[in-house]
Amino acid sequence: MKCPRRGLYAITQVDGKPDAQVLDDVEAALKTGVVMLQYRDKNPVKSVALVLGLKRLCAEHQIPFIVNDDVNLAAQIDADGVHLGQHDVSLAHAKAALGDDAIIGVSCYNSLQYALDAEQAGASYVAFGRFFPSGTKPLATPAHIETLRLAKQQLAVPIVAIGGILPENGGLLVDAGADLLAVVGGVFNGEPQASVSAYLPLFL
Ligand SMILES: Cc1ncc(COP(=O)(O)OP(=O)(O)O)c(N)n1
Ligand SMILES: Cc1ncsc1CCOP(=O)(O)O
Ligand SMILES: [Mg+2]
Repeated sequence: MKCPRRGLYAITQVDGKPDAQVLDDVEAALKTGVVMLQYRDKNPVKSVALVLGLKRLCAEHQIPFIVNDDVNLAAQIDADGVHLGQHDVSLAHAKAALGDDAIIGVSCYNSLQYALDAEQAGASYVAFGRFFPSGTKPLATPAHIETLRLAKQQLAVPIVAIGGILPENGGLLVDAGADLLAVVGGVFNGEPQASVSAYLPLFL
């Protein structure tokens, strides 16, 4: 599956929630207009039933299903791709494990050079952020909107922005060059269907 060029990239909020609630919330988000989903779960013990349920929902909505951090899990369940951060395996390793068609996203924080290197190495998308304070990841590295502007001029791959993004502040990032907005709390802290609806005008 190809990486979408534009839209809302939802990331799961799993902590302490029953699998059924995560699945219901994700289903509500997907049917409203998410273009890609990432399974992000920092608990080392993963629910395979949940992961397979999320994969099935993505297949039903014909959107890519991306696994955060864990290339082995992504390979095991035949996910569409993986998202790699600074502390995860290399892009070359992920490509070898998942194949050339896999979507591989790379965190670049506030570094244009990371993004140029990742694109050169075959990344499917690059992600910058956090742009605004994030309750999900309070210690995330801050990034500047100017980095997005420079990235837009110098990169061909889709550019993702992440971190504290709400319908009210996301427009600034889209105007600066973000193609995809990656969101956890803004979608899943409240009622996902209404929340997703509020982001959609940013991509018109
Ligand atoms: C789309 C997207 N962008 C950035 C991140 C952050 O990845 P990373 O820096 O590896 O941090 P963790 O998410 O693993 O805590 C992401 N997951 N997705
Ligand atoms: C994983 C991650 N990396 C930088 S900020 C962040 C969390 C994004 O979540 P939220 O949309 O709730 O700020
Ligand atoms: Mg990571």
